[in-house]
Amino acid sequence: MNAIVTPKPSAGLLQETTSGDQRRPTREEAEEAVRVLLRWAGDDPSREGLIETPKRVVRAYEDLFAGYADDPAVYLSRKFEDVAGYDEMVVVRDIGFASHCEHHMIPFMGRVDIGYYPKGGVLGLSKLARVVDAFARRLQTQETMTEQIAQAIETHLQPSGVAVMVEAEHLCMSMRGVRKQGASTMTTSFKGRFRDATEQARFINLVRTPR
Ligand SMILES: Nc1nc2c(ncn2[C@@H]2O[C@H](COP(=O)(O)OP(=O)(O)OP(=O)(O)O)[C@@H](O)[C@H]2O)c(=O)[nH]1
Ligand SMILES: [Zn+2]
Repeated sequence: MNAIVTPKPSAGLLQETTSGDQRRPTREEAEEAVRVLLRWAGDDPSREGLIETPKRVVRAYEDLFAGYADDPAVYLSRKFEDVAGYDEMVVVRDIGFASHCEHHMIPFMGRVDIGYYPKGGVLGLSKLARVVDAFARRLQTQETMTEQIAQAIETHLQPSGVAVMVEAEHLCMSMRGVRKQGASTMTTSFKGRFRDATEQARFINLVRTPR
């Protein structure tokens, strides 16, 4: 039976591997695959409007799936310790993201709220958003992405607690299939101090506070 191997964040699916089947395709092969899909969709890849499309799609994939080559540990490795001993909850909310569901390769997008209790220093605020992007720019399920963000922060920053809440709309549910527009999916991951229900309530209260 074939094992399903989930790549480590730092490993990067895009590196060449020793297995012939898993070698990274060339750019030309990737462009040819797009031409096949264009024909599958019922169009003619040689018509003027589509002639450059395979090149554009392949370039777009380099951008949309850049997360495979991104290592979240890098963003979480630097703490600022000169913060007068601040060890209360830090929350960054409404971090916008766009990802692609691994089932249909169709976008899902929404917002991530992250809270953590610092221990021995705080993180540069932008780094939380960079961690979100590193995981979002891969093929994902919302549950996996939520858990990966929380685990990366827990492992590399080692705070006393971390909370991650994701709310997203999946276009594979609204544009096709069951076609339910506006349905949103919520997922959460609570670690350390946030396993406590009172702490979860404090986090959710802060996240929900009107601006
Ligand atoms: N749990 C989870 N499911 C997801 C996510 N993104 C898409 N899905 C679901 O993945 C499922 C795939 O189901 P399948 O029955 O294998 O595929 P399908 O026939 O295309 O399913 P439909 O979408 O119902 O038409 C669907 O129910 C999707 O809604 C996600 O992030 N998390
Ligand atoms: Zn999907």
